[in-house]
Amino acid sequence: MNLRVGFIGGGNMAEAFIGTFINGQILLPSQVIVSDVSEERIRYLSEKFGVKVSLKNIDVVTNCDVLFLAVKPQVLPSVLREISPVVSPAQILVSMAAGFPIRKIEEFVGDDKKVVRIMPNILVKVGHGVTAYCDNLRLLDEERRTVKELLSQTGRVVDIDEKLFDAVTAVSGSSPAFFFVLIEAMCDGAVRLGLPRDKAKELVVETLIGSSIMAREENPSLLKDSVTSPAGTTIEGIAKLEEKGFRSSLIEALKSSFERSKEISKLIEEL
Ligand SMILES: NC(=O)C1=CN([C@@H]2O[C@H](COP(=O)(O)OP(=O)(O)OC[C@H]3O[C@@H](n4cnc5c(N)ncnc54)[C@H](O)[C@@H]3O)[C@@H](O)[C@H]2O)C=CC1
Ligand SMILES: O=C(O)[C@@H]1CCC=N1
Repeated sequence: MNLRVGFIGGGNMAEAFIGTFINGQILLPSQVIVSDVSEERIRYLSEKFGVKVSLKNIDVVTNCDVLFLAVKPQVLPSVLREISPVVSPAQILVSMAAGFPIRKIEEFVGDDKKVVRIMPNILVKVGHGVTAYCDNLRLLDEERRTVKELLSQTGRVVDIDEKLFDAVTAVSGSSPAFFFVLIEAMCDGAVRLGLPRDKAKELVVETLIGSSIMAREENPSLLKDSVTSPAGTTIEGIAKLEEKGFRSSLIEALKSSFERSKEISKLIEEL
């Protein structure tokens, strides 16, 4: 793609996006510039991907068409304050900060600027991410298409009303961590039953991948029924999951992540 792409913040998410863009040959290293306050991070990203790096956020802003804001929400206000004098109305700002509304970004940089809000997840690192998308309607159709095309190189892009972003943050932003905990716990369970850890991991992960592929097309309740033989082994496991509150734990976990996202939004609103 014929774009210059910048990242302010070179942490986990920036690395996930940059890796997919460079390794997938969507962008050349010379098309990407990253800034971070950590010298160690920018040295690492420069060595790993050959991208341009700087300790100065302004260098990124003045050298890109699409600017990803990839710092923590608590850091974003000071970054926006710093860059607002040099942000141009021609540039597209893409914020991935949890709980940080578009309107608040506009307060810092001006409502004439093109602002996109996304909620991706760490799975963009392997090209299987899912990214919720909304923008402030300042983008031309062609620009919107370009940003979505870029994002879709990292997985799916789903249009979501900004009102639902706190929910999305829980459902797909945070949830990879829940699945990683699930995998870890199932591996422990398998080791307890005598399986070597490497075999346990292979069996658990492949089962989860296959289950996800089936659930993409079919109703998960019916799929569960299809595994559950009368008086068989599966129903015993499911009964134990119910006894231990597995289902309600997951429902409550999503609610807690959602509430925290709302709490962050409230703190940001009060700035
Ligand atoms: N980690 C995840 O799975 C997801 C994170 N997000 C959002 O993405 C954003 C980034 O998250 P992570 O990459 O996980 O965080 P991170 O902590 O790994 O990366 C943030 C980077 O920003 C740098 N930084 C701090 N202050 C700075 C400043 N003033 N100027 C430039 N760089 C500065 C830090 O040194 C760090 O390398 C957050 O807003 C988070 O809400 C969204 C979806 C998923
Ligand atoms: O934990 C967090 O705040 C970020 C947002 C979604 C995933 N990680």
